[in-house]
Amino acid sequence: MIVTEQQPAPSPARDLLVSETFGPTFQGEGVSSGQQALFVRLAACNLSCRWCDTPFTWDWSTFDRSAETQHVSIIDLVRWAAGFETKLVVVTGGEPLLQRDRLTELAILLEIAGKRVEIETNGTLVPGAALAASATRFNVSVKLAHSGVTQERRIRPDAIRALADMSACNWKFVVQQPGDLDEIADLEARFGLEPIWVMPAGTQDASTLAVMRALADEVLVRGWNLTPRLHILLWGDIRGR
Ligand SMILES: Nc1nc2[nH]cc(C(=O)O)c2c(=O)[nH]1
Ligand code: SF4
Ligand SMILES: [Mg+2]
Repeated sequence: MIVTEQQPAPSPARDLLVSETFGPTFQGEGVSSGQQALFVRLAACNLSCRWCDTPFTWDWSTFDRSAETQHVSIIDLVRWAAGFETKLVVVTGGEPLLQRDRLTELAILLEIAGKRVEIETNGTLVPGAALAASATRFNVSVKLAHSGVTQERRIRPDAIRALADMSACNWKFVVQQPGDLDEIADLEARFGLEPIWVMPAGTQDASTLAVMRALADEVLVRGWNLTPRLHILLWGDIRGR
């Protein structure tokens, strides 16, 4: 573990603002899909995608913040994960990097406890040196125009470049229709993104399968990868899977 002056030593008593913890389940998306995983879903997000499937992590006009969130100490999260044989811990949100320093402490302590850590992020925030130096993998889901979020908010060149510099980083785009793929190609050319995963939008098994079928051939031609949302195919749009 590298502890720099900018990054204080882990203080496990400190809290993260958590939406939910669940698992073991399967990582449903991207490069590790199908692998057994535990999930820590952190609260709060800096975007507001119109099709967000986890608005209970951030949309306090619809959801009750005090009922939907809890402060959980880093050590309690590590103890919870250590209680399972499952090796992979996925930290998602919301946007986990809004709690960057404490997230860094959590990731480092989970790795010391023998876990592998993946962070699902929207690619708008820079991870920081200590997190970049850890073994954590970043599944970065930069949002496209159909999210309804302005380009200024969803495309942050400084954050994308910082993430693209890291080897343990992959790019996972939520796609609604084949016409969205050109937008990904533009980002690929501009920032040198690699590897790219295309994932269907949707929270129903039939609709995600239909989108994947419509995308598959063009994703192959472009040299990218395709991922289902395995948990949606298995269990539908329920929380905690
Ligand atoms: N099984 C399962 N896999 C997932 N991969 C990413 C998820 C997310 O909500 O970010 C997720 C999720 O919510 N469930
Ligand atoms: S970035 Fe993710 S959590 Fe945030 S609003 Fe968009 S889909 Fe929801
Ligand atoms: Mg989800």
